[in-house]
Amino acid sequence: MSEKRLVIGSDKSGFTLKEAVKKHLEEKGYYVEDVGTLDLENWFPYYVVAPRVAKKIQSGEFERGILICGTGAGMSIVANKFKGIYAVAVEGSYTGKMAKVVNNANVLTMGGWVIAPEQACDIVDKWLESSFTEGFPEWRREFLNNAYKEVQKIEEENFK
Ligand SMILES: O=C(CO)[C@H](O)[C@H](O)COP(=O)(O)O
Repeated sequence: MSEKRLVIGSDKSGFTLKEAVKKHLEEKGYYVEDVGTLDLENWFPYYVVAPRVAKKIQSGEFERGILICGTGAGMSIVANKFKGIYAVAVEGSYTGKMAKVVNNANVLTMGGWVIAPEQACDIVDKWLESSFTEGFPEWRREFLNNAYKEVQKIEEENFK
């Protein structure tokens, strides 16, 4: 990854896991901007937090973001409503890596009800350490680059 900075957010069900992931990343030297929930007394639902992260990526302020709710699903659904956001809900390290290598995901979502902190930190590490198309032969790299462009065309048609 080119920059050691990212934006993170959670609702109340993702709060504890978000805190663990944030601490892990800060210990690794990342600048992590937290757009909430910042404390459990003043929580925000997933449909409020996901747009905050999506907009910070759309604006170019951050290249990547992490969103954590109870299951990872609601955050993914809402983030993917924003043009240029490719959010994948992930529960394992292999899928975390492949979300970047295959799909060029710029947002990773996870579930605080689903994943233990140690596993979540490993998922995040694998995703951050990976790059789009890495490790594949040329024919598949070409396929994936083309697939990404095709997805962008679908966005152009459907995001008015
Ligand atoms: O998993 C979720 C959305 O996909 C939410 O975390 C779940 O609906 C619970 O919401 P809250 O934390 O606000 O009680």
